[in-house]
Amino acid sequence: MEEGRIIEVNNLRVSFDEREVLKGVSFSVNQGEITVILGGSGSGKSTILKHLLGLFPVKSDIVSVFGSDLAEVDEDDLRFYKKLGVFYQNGALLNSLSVGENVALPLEQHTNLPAEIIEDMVRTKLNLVNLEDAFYLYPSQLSGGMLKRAALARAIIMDPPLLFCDEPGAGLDPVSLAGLDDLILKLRQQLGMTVLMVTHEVSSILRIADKILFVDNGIIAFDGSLEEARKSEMKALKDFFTVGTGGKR
Ligand SMILES: Nc1ncnc2c1ncn2[C@@H]1O[C@H](COP(=O)(O)OP(=O)(O)OP(=O)(O)O)[C@@H](O)[C@H]1O
Repeated sequence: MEEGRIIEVNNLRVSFDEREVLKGVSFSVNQGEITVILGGSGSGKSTILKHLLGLFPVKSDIVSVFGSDLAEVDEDDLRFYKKLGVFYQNGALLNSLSVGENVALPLEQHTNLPAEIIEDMVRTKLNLVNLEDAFYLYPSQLSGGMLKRAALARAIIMDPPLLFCDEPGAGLDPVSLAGLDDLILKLRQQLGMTVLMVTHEVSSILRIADKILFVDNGIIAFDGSLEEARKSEMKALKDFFTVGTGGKR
């Protein structure tokens, strides 16, 4: 594995009910970069993420994360999975727990840290996502944008060096969306996180993406920098940016 590469995917093929959804997907993700996976509905973006997270079995030599072949990683290998943060669009918090308790949950489940240390860590993360006053509030008392930020705090409570996001901004108004983008940029800058994100939000992509992977017809049809993606003449990709920006690329 080349230095600085956090993820390497080599010819990943996936079929569901004999329908081939991924027909040989290959790409890599570099340390400290924000990589966005783009593609039409049903093109297989979430399927790629799920295979990187070990939610489906993969054969040897196909997916490597932090230099480990995922086929060889035990599903209960906490030392490995602790390095992966996951932030889903429906990453709902538990309504019966306060925000502080929700964010503390992974620490309580996976560590033996004393309660005061856990509270300190939770407050630090709530601070980072600008929710320092929400510690005792319940999810039903938060706005959509605040809920997302609380879910983000929970996703990063174990300080994962790699964060997966599946449509994190879905359903947010443009101002809250921009706020979430700023936060993701801050996490990269302050914690050096590497981010792999699926999103349809062109405004977000223009603000935060370093690299674009465009999934089409079961393969990575485009792999390049944001600048290259914006200039690309590939019709499907061009349409994506043109429609998403109301005609201006
Ligand atoms: N567990 C599964 N069993 C059967 N089919 C599945 C399963 N997961 C995904 N699929 C199918 O695989 C294809 C890709 O799905 P996937 O969710 O990866 O697409 P996507 O690009 O993330 O779509 P969207 O943008 O709409 O969320 C779809 O046709 C979907 O129906």
